[in-house]
Amino acid sequence: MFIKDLLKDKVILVTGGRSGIGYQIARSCLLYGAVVYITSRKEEKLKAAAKKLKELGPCYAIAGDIRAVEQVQNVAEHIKALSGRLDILVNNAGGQFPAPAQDISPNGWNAVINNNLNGTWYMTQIMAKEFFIPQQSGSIINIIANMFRGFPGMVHTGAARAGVDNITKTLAVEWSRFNIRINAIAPGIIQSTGLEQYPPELLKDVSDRIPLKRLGTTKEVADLAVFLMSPMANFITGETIYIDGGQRLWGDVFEF
Ligand SMILES: CCCCCCCCC/C=C/C(=O)SCCNC(=O)CCNC(=O)[C@H](O)C(C)(C)COP(=O)(O)OP(=O)(O)OC[C@H]1O[C@@H](n2cnc3c(N)ncnc32)[C@H](O)[C@@H]1OP(=O)(O)O
Ligand SMILES: NC(=O)C1=CN([C@@H]2O[C@H](COP(=O)(O)OP(=O)(O)OC[C@H]3O[C@@H](n4cnc5c(N)ncnc54)[C@H](OP(=O)(O)O)[C@@H]3O)[C@@H](O)[C@H]2O)C=CC1
Repeated sequence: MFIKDLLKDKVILVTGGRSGIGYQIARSCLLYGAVVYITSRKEEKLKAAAKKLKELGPCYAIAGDIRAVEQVQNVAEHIKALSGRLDILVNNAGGQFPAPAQDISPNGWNAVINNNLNGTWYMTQIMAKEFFIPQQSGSIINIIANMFRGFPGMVHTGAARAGVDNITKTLAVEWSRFNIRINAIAPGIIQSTGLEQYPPELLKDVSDRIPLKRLGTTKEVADLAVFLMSPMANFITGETIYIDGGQRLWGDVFEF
């Protein structure tokens, strides 16, 4: 799709890189010549993913929970020791559960805000302080979600992702002085491992309610991520790109 050496020798960290969209982004980065680090909580599964990805190029697994500051710091230390630099951070780790707003417990709310807003923030600030600001260069891509018309059925993640959307705009301005670009990708419904978390009845006939009449693929999201991190997007910052087959604009997707 793109030229072979597009990301040659770039050092890239993909959070949640052991599965689904994150795995595909890691895979694409390797195919375009990058050195890739993946991180996630479940160490065995993470190591297994890295072993498979290593067939394509240099890939390292560092286990950690993005919600724990000291574990994020540990990821940074490992990258520093092994590569000495980081060029690109993909904040992909995240997730939530469907629930009517009135039923979400304080713990449930906090779990989702911690995962998607706080975890992304810790990762972003620590990697910027450890690498991007001293290097005076860096690129950050936040994978959020389609919350263009709110997120009925998942109010907690809608709020968290809107927070990350706003962080994206703010840092694009504040950190432009450090030559850091930051953008977000807002996927609609993507055929990936993440969908296994949802009861099939919630996803029944969902394609009919998307203008392009299908779900997206992890490859389509990865291609967009590669574009945004590449020099082709050097003048793009503070932007959120929706990749949703038009779902944000039309159709009642969620029963609630
Ligand atoms: C309508 C739209 C359709 C739409 C269908 C299509 C939508 C597609 C768009 C999006 C797709 C994706 O994002 S796909 C990606 C999906 N991937 C993931 O979600 C993986 C990561 N997710 C997670 O790790 C978890 O879901 C998450 C809750 C965030 C973090 O888990 P934790 O281990 O921290 O949480 P726990 O300690 O287990 O629980 C903390 C609290 O959360 C509550 N909790 C946890 N899971 C719960 C659940 N399934 N239902 C109720 N409550 C739950 C618990 O009861 C606890 O509250 P108390 O009981 O009060 O203590
Ligand atoms: N698939 C879809 O339709 C959509 C997905 N998204 C978002 O895209 C991203 C990827 O989703 P997808 O690949 O589908 O789902 P997956 O569930 O396959 O991926 C989520 C990944 O994030 C990791 N992760 C979750 N929480 C943490 C944490 N606290 N610390 C570190 N790693 C964590 C998981 O690994 P581990 O369990 O080992 O920690 C896993 O690898 C998520 O943020 C998701 O919410 C957004 C819109 C639509």
